[in-house]
Amino acid sequence: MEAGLRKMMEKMMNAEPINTTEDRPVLHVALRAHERAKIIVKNKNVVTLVREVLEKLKFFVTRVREAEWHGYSGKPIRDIVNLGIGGSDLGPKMVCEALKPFSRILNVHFVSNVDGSDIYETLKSLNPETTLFVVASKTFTTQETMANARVAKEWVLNRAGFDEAIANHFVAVSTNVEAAVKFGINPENVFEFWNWVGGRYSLWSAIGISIMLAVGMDVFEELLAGAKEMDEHFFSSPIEKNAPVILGLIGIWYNNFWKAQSYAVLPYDEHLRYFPNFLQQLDMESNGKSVTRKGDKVEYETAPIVWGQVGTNGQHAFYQLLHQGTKMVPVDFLVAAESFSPYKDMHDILVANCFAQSEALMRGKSKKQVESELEQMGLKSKKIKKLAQHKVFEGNKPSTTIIYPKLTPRRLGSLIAMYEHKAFVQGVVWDINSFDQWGVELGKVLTQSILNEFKGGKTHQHDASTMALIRYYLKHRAK
Ligand SMILES: O=P(O)(O)OC[C@H]1O[C@H](O)[C@H](O)[C@@H](O)[C@@H]1O
Repeated sequence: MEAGLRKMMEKMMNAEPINTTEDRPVLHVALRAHERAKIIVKNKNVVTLVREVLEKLKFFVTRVREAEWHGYSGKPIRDIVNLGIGGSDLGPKMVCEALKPFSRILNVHFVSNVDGSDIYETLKSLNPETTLFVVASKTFTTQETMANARVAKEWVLNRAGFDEAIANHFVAVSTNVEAAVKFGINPENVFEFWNWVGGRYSLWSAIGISIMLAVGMDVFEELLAGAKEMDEHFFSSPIEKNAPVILGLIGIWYNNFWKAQSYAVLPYDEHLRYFPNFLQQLDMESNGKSVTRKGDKVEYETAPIVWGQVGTNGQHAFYQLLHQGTKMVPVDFLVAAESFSPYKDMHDILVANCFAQSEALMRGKSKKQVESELEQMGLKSKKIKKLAQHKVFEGNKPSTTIIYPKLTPRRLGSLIAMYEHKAFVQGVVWDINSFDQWGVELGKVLTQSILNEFKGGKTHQHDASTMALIRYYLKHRAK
């Protein structure tokens, strides 16, 4: 293809630094590659490194799940709290929810926000003696995660009364082992991954530890196997039969040729309730760029705004706009032929709703149809004239329905990998670097300087509006 997709795929697999602004290869595929596969980075086969960490994780996860790992007072662990944000939260949280039918033994919680209410409300119902914290951070410098980790550490220490208790209650996942150890975590309990794994592509690495703890290693391996199947399909299928390529091109068609500003992901699958949130980071952080790989300003649209929520809930909230609003919103529907719930009749209702929506979007309802319906209802012609136009559905609104037999761990792995590769395909066609995220940096820097001012530090030059906000806050914050 003209955009050089095959060439970029080869570059990815050859571990070339396709994340050029950070000079890093992009190798999330290595995390689920066959154990005998070879992907060489700096003279090392990274697949071997991946397997070594997986073995270490297996040992740890099994000990916790089989109650051989004890809290400081000798009690087994009951609750896991994942402290992480962005890629260190969204993927694991989405998968844990999706694999709830396979989840046993431990309760897994996620705390991400630097709003103290998040951790406060989570800890309320937990017992420090039986709670294990996973500090998940690629960089181990992320403000939100570090703030939550400090609170959690104090919470455990306050109850335990001795520093060594930390070793029983904290593990870390990071590429920055040094920082994790400095935080006080036993080096044996730091699980490594590497800077060739992007945060939003990292659920397959040790960042997936909360998934492993929730469902066990066998189920996690199934998830990896599903992703590997999709990788094989993506790298070997012809373009016209290649699911991620087709999805990517459909997206480009609506985004660039029909000028759709957003794109909705609507899973008719309660287990995928966090899938839209996960895809927001995957697509918008990967492809929300406005310069080409070479650094020139792009002259076309890149990533759309991704949004959505589960059906049928969304039907009663925003579908009005999908059907009759002025914006064209292409949709992905996701639906399982078989549910995990025992309520078969309800599943029929759910699926009927899903199919009905795509049909309604496509076919719409003409004014003529509306008028004849109103006539049959016995309405007077004056009333029909008044009402008809409001009941018209334009139709011809695009959607893609992805239907699968049942959301097994393997299928979930394939589904996620399919969307990962879709983002890659779109990034290649748009000629942008899908693997950096410089756009999140400015806010982080400004936060630091404002925070210093809150602490009485030097005042910086801000715009008038920011100055007024700072003054208001300092006057009204809790003393
Ligand atoms: O895993 P961490 O290093 O803590 O990073 C967490 C997240 O924060 C950053 O600001 C990035 O925008 C994300 O890509 C990343 O996933």
